[in-house]
Amino acid sequence: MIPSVTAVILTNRTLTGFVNTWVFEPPVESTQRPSILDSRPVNLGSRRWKRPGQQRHQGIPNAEGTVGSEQIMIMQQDSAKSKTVARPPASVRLGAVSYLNSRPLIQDLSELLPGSSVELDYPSRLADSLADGEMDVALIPSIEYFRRPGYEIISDACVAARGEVMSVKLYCRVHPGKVRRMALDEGSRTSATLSKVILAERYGSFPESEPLSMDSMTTDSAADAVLLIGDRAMHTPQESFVEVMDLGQMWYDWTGLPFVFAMWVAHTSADTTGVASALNEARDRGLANVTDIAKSESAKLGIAETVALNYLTKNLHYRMTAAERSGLQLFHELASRHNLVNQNANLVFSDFVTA
Ligand SMILES: C=C(O[C@@H]1C=C(C(=O)O)C=C[C@H]1O)C(=O)O
Repeated sequence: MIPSVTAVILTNRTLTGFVNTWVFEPPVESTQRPSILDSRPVNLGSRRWKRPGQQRHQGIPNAEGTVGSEQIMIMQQDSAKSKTVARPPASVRLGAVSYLNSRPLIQDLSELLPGSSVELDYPSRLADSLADGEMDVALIPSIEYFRRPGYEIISDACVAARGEVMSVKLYCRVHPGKVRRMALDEGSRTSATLSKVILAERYGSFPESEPLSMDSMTTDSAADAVLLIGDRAMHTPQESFVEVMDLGQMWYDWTGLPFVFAMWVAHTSADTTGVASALNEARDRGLANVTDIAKSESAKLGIAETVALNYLTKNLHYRMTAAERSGLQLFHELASRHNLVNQNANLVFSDFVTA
């Protein structure tokens, strides 16, 4: 049953609305507040990314039973349910990203959700496992939320950036406007889509793409541009490039909004009672313990401890506020424009407290 709608927090779906509706203070030093309104998008004409055999997405019906993409809604469980003490189901199958960036989100999770399992994997595999029903809750690439109906975001814990992200890079061997072939990290779904959106919107490029396997480096591909995400994108590459684009920075400079790379998602039909509070608690404990995480994980990854600490505390943000939601919604709009995602999808949040 679709729970009752308690608040509609955003009704303006124009780009102007997205940028103007939410105001936040970015932690990144910036002399000029950029805005998508200032940008000069390339005239796309009739050119758009095409997804072969695209199915029209039915979207998630709102409380009135209609489908649309105009609103972000906060959904609430029915009052009888919300009065009961949130006790997690006996066993929940969780999946989280195996990169450094998700460590603060999974602190003490097995203690917080006794009897549950937490599997670590690449983001794209987590998306497939959740879709196939092999997991109940997973930290999936944000774009995957919009590719399937019947999902809800169950926690405001997420992986987001408000400027430079450091671990999502498009290595260009030619000027971005001349990229004809692009190799995409097979672990990625969101950044793969973001690369296409940015190349199309900002540079008028619509390259063909090829997969880059998860154990490959840039030197393993001869493509004009190579996308790497996660831990391996944090290392200095072996070769020099015409341009190395940090996609978090690029997005922020362009839109003035944060970018959400991953979030905790479950099937609306799944029993996730109590899981959201455990996920939020895990995130809070992880952030309180971030110095220790940076120390132990940096040694494993072969990066400096200060780099890891800065990455976890300055580059990344772990809470989905209204600004992150606006960034997410705008990303959905732009990806839809290029047929990279289902067009009619609402953002549905379960009843977690919103920042
Ligand atoms: C910031 C990152 O975010 C990741 C990027 C993802 C993607 O591109 O699909 C998915 C999950 C996130 O963990 C990263 O891995 O470097």
